[in-house]
Amino acid sequence: MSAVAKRDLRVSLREQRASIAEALSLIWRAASVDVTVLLLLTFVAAAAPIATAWLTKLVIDRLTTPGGAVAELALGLAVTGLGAAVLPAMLRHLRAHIGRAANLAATERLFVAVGRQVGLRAFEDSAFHDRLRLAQGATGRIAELVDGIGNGLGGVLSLVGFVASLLILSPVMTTVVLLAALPALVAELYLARRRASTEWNIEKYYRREFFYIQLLTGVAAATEIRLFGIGAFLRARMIGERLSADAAIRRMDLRELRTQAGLTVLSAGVAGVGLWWAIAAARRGELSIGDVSMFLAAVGGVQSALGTLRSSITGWQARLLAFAHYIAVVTAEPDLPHTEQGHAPTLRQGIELRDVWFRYSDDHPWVLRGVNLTIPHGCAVALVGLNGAGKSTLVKLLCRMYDPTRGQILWDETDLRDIPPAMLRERISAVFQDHMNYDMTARDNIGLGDLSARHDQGRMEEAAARAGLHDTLAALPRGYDTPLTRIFVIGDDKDDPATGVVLSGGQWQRLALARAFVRNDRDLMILDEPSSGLDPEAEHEIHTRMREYREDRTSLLISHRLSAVRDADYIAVLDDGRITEHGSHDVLLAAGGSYARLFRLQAAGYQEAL
Ligand SMILES: Nc1ncnc2c1ncn2[C@@H]1O[C@H](COP(=O)(O)OP(=O)(O)OP(=O)(O)O)[C@@H](O)[C@H]1O
Repeated sequence: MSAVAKRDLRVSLREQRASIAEALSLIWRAASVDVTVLLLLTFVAAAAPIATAWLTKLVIDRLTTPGGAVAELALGLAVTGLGAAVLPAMLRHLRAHIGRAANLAATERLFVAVGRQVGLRAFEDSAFHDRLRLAQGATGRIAELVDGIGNGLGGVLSLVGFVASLLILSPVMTTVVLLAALPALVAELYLARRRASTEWNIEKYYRREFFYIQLLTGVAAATEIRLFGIGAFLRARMIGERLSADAAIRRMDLRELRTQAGLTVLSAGVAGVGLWWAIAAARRGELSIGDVSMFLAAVGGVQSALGTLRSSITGWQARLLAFAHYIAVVTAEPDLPHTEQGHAPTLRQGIELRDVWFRYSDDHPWVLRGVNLTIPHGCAVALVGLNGAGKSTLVKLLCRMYDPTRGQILWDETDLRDIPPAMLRERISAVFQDHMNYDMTARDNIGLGDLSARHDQGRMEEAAARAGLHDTLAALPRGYDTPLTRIFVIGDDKDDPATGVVLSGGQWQRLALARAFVRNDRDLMILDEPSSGLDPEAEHEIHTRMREYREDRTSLLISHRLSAVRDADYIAVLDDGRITEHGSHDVLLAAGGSYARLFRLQAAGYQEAL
């Protein structure tokens, strides 16, 4: 199992240290100048209250001494007061800015890492999705990490200043105040871990809630939800997921509330004892009134600095535990071992599946069981078989979305595993059974097949014409630049949302074909049910065009319409993961096997209708 799929929340000390180092270096790389300014201002901001406390003590002492001059002290107080008033806002602004810069850098890195998962396995793994959402959450909360650093540093500086001041007045009280903070620190660290663990455990509820939200708000399921009247049912499930998450959070909040209430009582007790001691000492003449004021300011300052420090450390710990998910994603091994060296040679002989066995995981049944199949260079091979026979799975293996569990696939003489996946895919064009309909312009929908063609109107039109869609696209309000969506408007059309149009199912299918055709110089064309949504006339027209297109090219065609595959050079029948029949259409018909039976069944259906 890849590191990214690890379901274990335990984060070792080493991982925590790695989290800290990674977070700090990320923040530094994103905004080094701002971080330097932030550190300087934090130092000044932390010194301001200590200076205020000392200046106040001196003012009081001089006021109680006949003839004491206080003018310059008052000026000093005005300056520190001004600093204390202005600096927090400046610090907030700087931290927010640094947080945004670091967030952007982290988000980019995260998505680069997601792209490094070259196959599909990670995307079918629920632990990967949980971790990914937590990682996204962690990048969104980098600003809080920056806040934590700023606050924590400020806390340390004012703690040092106030502890030094308090030590001058009473070493015993200093020890008591510091010791009283210890249980609070331990308790909060424990709570931070519990919170991180709760967040991990409830992630599954949020992910399911998000799924129901998308169902309830998206256009894809809207028709069925209304017709079947299942809106309330799905809504109840969505609310159920949220309630489960809320219940876990509430238990956590209550635990924190109890602990924090106890800690507040402890702090108040220590402050009360300190006050009692200071007043008694002043009565005995051991402390001046200025000393008492300084003492009170120092006790308050130490407690508040410790509180800030505690919450910064625990906040940091919680954020770092979440950040560990980010690190797990960005450092995860790719789901398929692969090389970045080498290239995919131009196909000369063909592609051969040699005793290929495949199952989606050890817990799943075998989908392919010893498949031997050759797609010779320049030939059109068709693959047919019943639902669930394994045809689309075989296509995914050819594109190296997965590796065979056993056996090998050879591109000429080279094992697919020895070819960099991106280079292999550069040589393939495909229409997938579950092709995408992108909520973008028509130009984008075709151009995503080959980005270099996006601004080459000639290539766009040629691909669309081959898919029988050029006239439709040319007649759209903005031609090829018309957004094929009414969900949102892309590009410059923000003020003119009326230009978005919605295509029909068959038109989308033609668009997917055009996207495949625009990659016209590839070595292998895969067509997995490319015409299932087309009307009979369109299907006939498209198949004629595809036949022309396939001429002398290497192609693999999958279709349940056997009339569409009859003139392939070679037809293979896949049944329960095995090739059970193969040969030309005439050979297979003459053999009288399952291909012949299915072909005659389909033909009879049409005959009966006549
Ligand atoms: N991602 C997956 N994880 C687990 N099992 C899968 C996955 N995709 C497909 N399967 C299973 O693999 C088997 C073959 O599916 P596949 O989609 O390859 O069949 P097919 O021949 O293309 O079927 P159809 O004609 O219905 O498109 C099915 O039993 C299916 O449930």
